[in-house]
Amino acid sequence: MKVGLFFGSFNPIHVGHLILANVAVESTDLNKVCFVVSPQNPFKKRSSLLHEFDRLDMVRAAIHDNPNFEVSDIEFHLPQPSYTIDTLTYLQEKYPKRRFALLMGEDNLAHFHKWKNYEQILEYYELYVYPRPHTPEHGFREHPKVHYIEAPLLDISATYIRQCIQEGRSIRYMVTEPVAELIYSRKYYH
Ligand SMILES: Nc1ncnc2c1ncn2[C@@H]1O[C@H](COP(=O)(O)OP(=O)(O)OP(=O)(O)O)[C@@H](O)[C@H]1O
Ligand SMILES: O=C(O)c1ccc[n+]([C@@H]2O[C@H](COP(=O)([O-])O)[C@@H](O)[C@H]2O)c1
Repeated sequence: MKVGLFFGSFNPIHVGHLILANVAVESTDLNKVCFVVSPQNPFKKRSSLLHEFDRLDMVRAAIHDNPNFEVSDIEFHLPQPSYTIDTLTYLQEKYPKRRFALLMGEDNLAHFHKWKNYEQILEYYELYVYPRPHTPEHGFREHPKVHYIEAPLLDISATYIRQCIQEGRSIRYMVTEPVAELIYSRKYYH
């Protein structure tokens, strides 16, 4: 069993995340994708993030009907901000027989050299990377541990969705219906 760990803020989870995870399961040797909700990305301002419990609820709602997807709140119980190497180390010690890999959009790869102990991540884990529009140049494209997923570019982001909500524009089809229901009933991002 090889599990793709898909770390993210998911503020909110959108169809870009879901398509990426689905293509990854269907076109690579990953058997499952685990969405790991990060309370606090070390590079993001806390004030722009919805509470992690609410982001977790939206991820649960988005993935409930896909048996290949699961969600983890493990980083809620680890020190913050959420450094990926620390979570990986914790998970590998807890599940020594499981094989883990990382799943990410290419924009994250462009800043990967600034992540805590990124060389150690590359030494022990493979990275499955989904191409993303507007990604700056970076030096990881040819790295032997980096595998590109061939799939259509999806020009959608959580930032854009939050903007639409604030401006009263529709987010239909950008998030799944259960996620939209949570956003409107709980007045997230309004
Ligand atoms: N449209 C997309 N194409 C490829 N990868 C994506 C896309 N949207 C998100 N990702 C990837 O999903 C992971 C989680 O991203 P994140 O939750 O920050 O979403 P985001 O849309 O980039 O959010 P924000 O706009 O708030 O920064 C990251 O690895 C990111 O690269
Ligand atoms: O470990 C690090 O140094 C590090 C630096 C930047 C981002 N990350 C993680 O990368 C993930 C992607 O974040 P985001 O906000 O783009 O969804 C999230 O889980 C962050 O905690 C991790």
